[in-house]
Amino acid sequence: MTAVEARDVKLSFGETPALRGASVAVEPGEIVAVMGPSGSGKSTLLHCLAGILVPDAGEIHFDGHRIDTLSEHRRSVLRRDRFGFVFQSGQLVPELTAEENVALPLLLNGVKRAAALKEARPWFERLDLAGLERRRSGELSGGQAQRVALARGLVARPGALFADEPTGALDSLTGEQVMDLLVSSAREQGTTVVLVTHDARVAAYADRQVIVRDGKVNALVSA
Ligand SMILES: Nc1ncnc2c1ncn2[C@@H]1O[C@H](COP(=O)(O)OP(=O)(O)OP(=O)(O)O)[C@@H](O)[C@H]1O
Repeated sequence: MTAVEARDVKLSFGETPALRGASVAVEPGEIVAVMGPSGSGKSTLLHCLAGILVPDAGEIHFDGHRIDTLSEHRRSVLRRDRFGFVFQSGQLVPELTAEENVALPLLLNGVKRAAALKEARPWFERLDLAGLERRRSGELSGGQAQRVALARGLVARPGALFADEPTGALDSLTGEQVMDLLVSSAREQGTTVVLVTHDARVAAYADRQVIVRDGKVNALVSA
């Protein structure tokens, strides 16, 4: 059984076709990089796989279940309970401390504050962020903030982590450090990862790369 799968997915924004029959199947625990030119449909595919967008045609499956036919409410519960997300930058809640940001998915899942913070704390050691627990996002470097976002994406041990250009705002060395930590943490807990990037060095961290062109996944390259 695949962990995350799109079958012949089509989606248009008004007159603009973003996906024209995109199919991709990701195995449990696999790390797949989605590459391709600007505007080819990478983010749209990621949003469909993550149950954020609903395709006009085709199917999305997670863990053996079709998810594109679920109600908006059930998809949002699925996203909250089973998925983690990391975006390009600026996605931390600025009013919260770093440790509160990491704990957020647990708090949203109903874990009590003290227990959630206790689970959040080991991530600071693991991601080389020790000592920064009480800082707010404005007091973190780009690389630190992105590692906090990564911890937040993984803290609830999601079945799948969806990352859209997670290193896009970082210099290449910092980006590689974030990727190193993303890959090792995801492997440690067996999280399936779908990662959109246009950077070949970032994609090289994945087990497999797929290329989106003109709204189709039309090339497979072994990493
Ligand atoms: N919310 C939207 N409304 C209208 N058109 C959209 C929207 N989102 C994406 N599109 C269009 O759909 C197509 C695919 O966009 P998408 O963002 O998926 O591409 P991408 O490969 O992720 O691009 P990039 O690498 O530049 O981020 C593009 O033509 C884009 O302009």
